[in-house]
Amino acid sequence: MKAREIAFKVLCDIEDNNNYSNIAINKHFKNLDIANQDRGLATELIYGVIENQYYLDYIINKLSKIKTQKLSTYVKILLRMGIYQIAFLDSISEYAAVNETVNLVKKYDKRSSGFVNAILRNVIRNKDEVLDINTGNEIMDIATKYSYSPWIIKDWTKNFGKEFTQDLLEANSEKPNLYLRVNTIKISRDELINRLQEQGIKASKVNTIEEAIKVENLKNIENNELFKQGLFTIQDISSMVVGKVMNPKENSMVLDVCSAPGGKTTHMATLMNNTGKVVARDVFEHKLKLINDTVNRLGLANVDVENFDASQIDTESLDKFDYVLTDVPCSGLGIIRRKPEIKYKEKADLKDLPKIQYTILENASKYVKIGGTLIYSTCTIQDKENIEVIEKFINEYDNFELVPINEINIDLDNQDKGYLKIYPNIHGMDGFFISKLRRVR
Ligand SMILES: C[S@@+](CC[C@H](N)C(=O)[O-])C[C@H]1O[C@@H](n2cnc3c(N)ncnc32)[C@H](O)[C@@H]1O
Repeated sequence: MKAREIAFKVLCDIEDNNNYSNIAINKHFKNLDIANQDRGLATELIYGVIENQYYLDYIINKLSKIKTQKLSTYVKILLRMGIYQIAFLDSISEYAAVNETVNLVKKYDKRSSGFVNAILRNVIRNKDEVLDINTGNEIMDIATKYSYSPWIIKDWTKNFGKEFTQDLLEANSEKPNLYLRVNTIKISRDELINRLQEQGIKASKVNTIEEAIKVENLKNIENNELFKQGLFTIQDISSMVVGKVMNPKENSMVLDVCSAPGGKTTHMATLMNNTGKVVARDVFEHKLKLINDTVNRLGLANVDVENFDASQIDTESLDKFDYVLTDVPCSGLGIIRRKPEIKYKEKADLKDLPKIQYTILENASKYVKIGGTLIYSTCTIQDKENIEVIEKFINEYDNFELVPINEINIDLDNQDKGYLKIYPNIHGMDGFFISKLRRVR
């Protein structure tokens, strides 16, 4: 199978099954024996089409009598792929873009080949006019250009202002850096950098976090010997900041109520130097394997993995833990660079989140010992899911106080107040919110 056909299959899987792109790519690419060049083009097509889906559909709807909602998945995906190549990929000739796409239509939906051919040729004939955006509405123009659900553009413009939103949209269109977290139980950062460089991988230190390494050309990670030996995990800097802010002492009791796939759990267990105990819970049984796999690969002996719903109270855990982490389910609007499909979430899908987040935080707070630390974090930049949840909690529970964050210098405006607001356009990291509280009585 060639690059375009692989991309087509992955995109159909994402469209029909609502899968995340990274999960679908891993699934389809796992046992695929293809040249690196084909792998590269397939990946480019998959991410390119997902990142520009609203815009590509806008063009299809300009040219087609049958609107995208009514088109079959096959035809819709192939049209998106064809137009994407014409509009964005200079390295591919327009002729190849049309012919290769039409060949795939002939294979998968023969009777639509004339229709797809006509639309793609129309794009080429009237390129400037067809690719131009003019919806007659400023918000819709921006939503189409950057491919977002319009409510997000409206919401950000209202909350952050036009200029900030523009910067954020540009930052979200950039390719994110790849970071590793060194397993300091097994190896030092300097030594791991040397070992990576011996493999021809570009690796450099990150100043903000002493166990972080930026890598540039690390491919096929799961088969990498150093990965298999448990010398590192993949984690973004913002996510590592959570562990640093928590800063758990050796031999303490830690509870992570929403822990899968285990990035922060294993970071905290490592910071504790394999002592004490981290109880790692998640509501989804099937996700516990992900945590266990990483714990075992890293050689951690201080993690207990449990299946538990954090929206329920666990009477056995009351007042038991020195540190509790609530890394709650959220809209994910801070990690669009990594999961572009988040741009298409509907407002209605997210409306119950603050309530769920508050319940999880409220329950988790009951497990903290007097003097213990409670961290609330999300990978979103929406105030409703972040500071507003914390403000409500502080108003309700006077036995908790926000604690100045001294472990790191990232958001000097707010860290004295006990929280960090991290944005891709300001800090060059995933968008996160991290708040630190202490139980005072
Ligand atoms: C943001 S992710 C956690 C990421 C994780 N802390 C890490 O660093 O790898 C949120 C997690 O909460 C879990 N979750 C959602 N609802 C939950 C609930 N009611 N109780 C416990 N876990 C829940 C999800 O399965 C998901 O794995």
